[in-house]
Amino acid sequence: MSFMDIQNVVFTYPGRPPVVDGIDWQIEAGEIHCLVGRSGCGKTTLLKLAAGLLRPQSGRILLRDGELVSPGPQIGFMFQAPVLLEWHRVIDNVLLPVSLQRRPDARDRARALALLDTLGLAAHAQHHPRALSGGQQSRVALARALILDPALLLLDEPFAALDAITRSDLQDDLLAMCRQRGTTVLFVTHDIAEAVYLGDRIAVMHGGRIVDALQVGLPTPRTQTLRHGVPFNQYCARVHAAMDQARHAGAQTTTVGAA
Ligand SMILES: Nc1ncnc2c1ncn2[C@@H]1O[C@H](COP(=O)(O)OP(=O)(O)OP(=O)(O)O)[C@@H](O)[C@H]1O
Repeated sequence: MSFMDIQNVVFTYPGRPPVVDGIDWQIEAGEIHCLVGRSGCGKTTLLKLAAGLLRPQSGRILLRDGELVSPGPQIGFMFQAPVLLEWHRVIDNVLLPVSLQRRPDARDRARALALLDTLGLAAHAQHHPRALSGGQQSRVALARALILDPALLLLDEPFAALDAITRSDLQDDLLAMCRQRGTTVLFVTHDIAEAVYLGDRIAVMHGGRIVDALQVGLPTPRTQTLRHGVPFNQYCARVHAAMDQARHAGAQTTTVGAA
């Protein structure tokens, strides 16, 4: 059984046509899947469905135990803006998911510090978020998403607001931490190169449907030099072409093809 099994899911906001229009998708444990598509095609809505924050009108989303997905400590989130609590120190922001359940103890604090250390932020643990750069704040948000060691991490364009160099550093941090922990990831992005760099598999979404899918056969662990190679650019061109084709075809295709 797959880690996550999305079965023929349809979701409609009131008074609108379906925003997610019959999606089937499976994610195996420990894989990183990227969802790419133009603005408004339904990516965030699908991510919220995968988190159990929205319920589909039809179809269902199962986790590996066969249970319907629901929000809980097994799922971590990270959004486009880091959304840190300004009045809390960095370490307390990282510990927030623990604090929502119980009072953090010494082990929790040690864990939070270890995460901050891995992300190069140990020296900032006692600072407030306003003293940190945008990239550092995003790292705090990543540490917070990982503090409960979630089996599934859902990320909605978490690095979109960062400059290119900081973004590529954070992509490497994310890959290293998720590979080490075996975290399964669903990552939403507009950025095709980001999807190719991070993804084991990419789903191209258009008009509420998955119109193409490809397996990314680049070597792991990924290194930034891959970006200059021919295979990397071929994958990017393939995703570009799928997005263009969907736009021109008006998303008539519902078939999911594998590379
Ligand atoms: N709460 C809501 N109520 C009504 N319509 C909504 C709501 N949230 C999103 N929509 C609509 O659903 C469609 C898909 O939105 P969604 O946020 O899932 O797209 P997206 O692909 O993530 O877009 P972006 O890349 O711009 O974030 C859009 O047309 C949007 O206007």
